[in-house]
Amino acid sequence: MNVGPIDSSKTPRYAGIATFARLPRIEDVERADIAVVGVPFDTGVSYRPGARFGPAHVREASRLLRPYNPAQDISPFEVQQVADAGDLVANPFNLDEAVQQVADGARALGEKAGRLVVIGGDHTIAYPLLRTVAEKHGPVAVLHADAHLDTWDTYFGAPVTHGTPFRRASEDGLIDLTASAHLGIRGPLYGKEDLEDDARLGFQITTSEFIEEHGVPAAIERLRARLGDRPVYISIDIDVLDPAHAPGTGTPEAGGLTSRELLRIIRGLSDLNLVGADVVEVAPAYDHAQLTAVAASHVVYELISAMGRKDA
Ligand SMILES: N=C(N)NCCCC(=O)O
Ligand SMILES: [Zn+2]
Ligand SMILES: [Zn+2]
Repeated sequence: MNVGPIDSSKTPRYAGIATFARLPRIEDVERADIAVVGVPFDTGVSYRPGARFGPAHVREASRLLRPYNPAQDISPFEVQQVADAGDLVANPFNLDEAVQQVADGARALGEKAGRLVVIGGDHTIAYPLLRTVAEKHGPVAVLHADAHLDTWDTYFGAPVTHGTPFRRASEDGLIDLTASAHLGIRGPLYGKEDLEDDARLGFQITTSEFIEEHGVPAAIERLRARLGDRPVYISIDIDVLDPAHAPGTGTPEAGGLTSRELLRIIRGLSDLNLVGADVVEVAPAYDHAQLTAVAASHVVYELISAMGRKDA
């Protein structure tokens, strides 16, 4: 029998220390199929700081989640053991060391839990996370939901930043160049060559405008055709959502997805082989009324539900 969340009809959901969705801590269960883990780190940002406070903010907003997900007809915490593994330590004063710590921490946690769902933190952390995923599965198909390409080369000469994780991952052979995709891309770039570089680095783009033009089912179909039956890693930058849905983030861009669209797209991929995921770039200082954190907590819940469905 899997240990589920604290029953909110017996203990008020606003009581007690916040774990994700009021789930048990990993220390309190014998084994875990999925570990939810935070990476409070934002040394890689190019604009507004504060995503280091993302994990705590998302956990706090996740108190309202309930155990049955009707949209996927699943009780995600019943069919699999999900536990909160707390936060990985990442040195805020040394980016290279932080990247190493995230890789080491994720690798060690991966021995205890089959799959990780990581709450960021800025998008830099996707790079070490992909490293550990590729060690296990080989080059993975990456579904990257974001307003931004994050395949840029350097900022101020620095190669490891939140605008560059997927370029580094591609160069290191961590991703399947024939099966990776961006979702929700929009907004100004530095130049047209950004798109040429991006294609060379292995990504197909489904823009935010594509969804407006052709609808969610067409977007799901396009993504499924690209990702195929390979191991899929999903990296979701919360700024893929329109700032109206997710104001609490570091580099907001107008014209984004609604939370409804993003949740539906995740549901449409639930039978794929999802090997891990992250939800990053929640910066609470710019949030209002937990809007961004509620959206992020539902995205995490939908990802965990999708992972449970494949197993079920
Ligand atoms: N990964 C995020 N959220 N943003 C990247 C933006 C990089 C830039 O300032 O051009
Ligand atoms: Zn972004
Ligand atoms: Zn990003």
